[in-house]
Amino acid sequence: MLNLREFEAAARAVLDPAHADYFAGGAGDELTLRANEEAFARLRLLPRVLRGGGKQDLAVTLLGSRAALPILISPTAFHKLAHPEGELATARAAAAAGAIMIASMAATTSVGDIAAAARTGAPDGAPLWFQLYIQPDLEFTEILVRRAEEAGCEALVVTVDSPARGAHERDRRNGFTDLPDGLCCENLRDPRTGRVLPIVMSPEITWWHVDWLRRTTSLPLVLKGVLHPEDAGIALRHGVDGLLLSNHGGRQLDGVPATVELLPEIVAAVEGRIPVILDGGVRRGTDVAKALALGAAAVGVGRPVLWGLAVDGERGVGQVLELLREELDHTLTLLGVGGLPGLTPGHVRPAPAAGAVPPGAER
Ligand SMILES: Cc1cc2nc3c(=O)[nH]c(=O)nc-3n(C[C@H](O)[C@H](O)[C@H](O)COP(=O)(O)O)c2cc1C
Ligand SMILES: CCCCCCC(=O)C(=O)O
Repeated sequence: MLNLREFEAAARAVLDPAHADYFAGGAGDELTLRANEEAFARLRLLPRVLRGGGKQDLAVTLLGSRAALPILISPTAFHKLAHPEGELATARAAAAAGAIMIASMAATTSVGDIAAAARTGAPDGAPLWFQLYIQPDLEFTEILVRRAEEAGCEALVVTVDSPARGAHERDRRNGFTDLPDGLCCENLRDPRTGRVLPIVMSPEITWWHVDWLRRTTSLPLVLKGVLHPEDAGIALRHGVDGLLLSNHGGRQLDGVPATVELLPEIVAAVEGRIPVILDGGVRRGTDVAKALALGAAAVGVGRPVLWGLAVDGERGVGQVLELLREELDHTLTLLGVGGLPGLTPGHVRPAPAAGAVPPGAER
């Protein structure tokens, strides 16, 4: 495979069509889903020349977690729909690549088992973060937090864009409402009863719950799904340690802007006090470079990891990460940048609007 697009096509060819649609789909008319990729395509890169440089160091430290590359695995549900080894294969590949994996609360493998697999991928330890939907049952939410802590997760990623589930018409059309027999969200097993609970996406969750979580754990808290710059400011006042700027890959409110369009405003709102990670539509090393140039500390990828997993399990995920790493390295060299800190907003320009005539070329 030469690029992530080829993985996307190959994944669709091997997946059950309803599962391929679950992975691919967005909410409503999928405007935001498409916008994420289109917005990257509308940005141009502007290289500098004759700057020297050498081998690129792509390592980053995010909230104390050391990673070999500024590309995280964003949390996605149900990896066992893509491959029988599911999240275990993803975790081994992430660890081998030195990438931070954010395990989904809706994983088909428990966070403890995912952490153990990550250790086999990198015996010195591989950074694992845990994604959480705050449940109205706070006692159960605390059980989830303790499980993540005991597994050795180094940060909690709290998804706040889901006061209700997005409307996924592809799933309704396909009648995809439940996991196949034998699969479940292992993290949702309730030790009080032994039952697996459903995930509740509740409109009653507020900033009070973020404060409660802040008091409940000493792990760094990253809010995922803040889109409004004023909410970024509020997050700072509530002691949040980082933001994952995300529109859930276009799967929640359709019609919201592409994440890379919002990035400059969100970066300005946090004034360098906390890192901003971006996900949504990252498909090329050039996309990673654009986001980093505009102030992101790192990016996340969701669907591409599922494509790699579907195509070839652990090896496929490893290849997806390696393609992005190689492309980013090559992009930095061609940009005349000697390392990640050398990327600046000056390396990015908006593409001219369709049909626009360059200044001075009017007749
Ligand atoms: C199939 C699928 C499942 C997802 N599951 C979760 C989840 O469990 N929790 C969460 O916070 N985000 C979830 N997301 C959103 C991703 O974390 C991420 O924001 C999005 O996929 C990024 O866009 P990309 O797929 O274009 O890279 C999911 C996305 C997809 C495609
Ligand atoms: C009822 C289970 C919901 C899992 C959430 C997965 C998710 O966020 C997605 O976008 O799909």
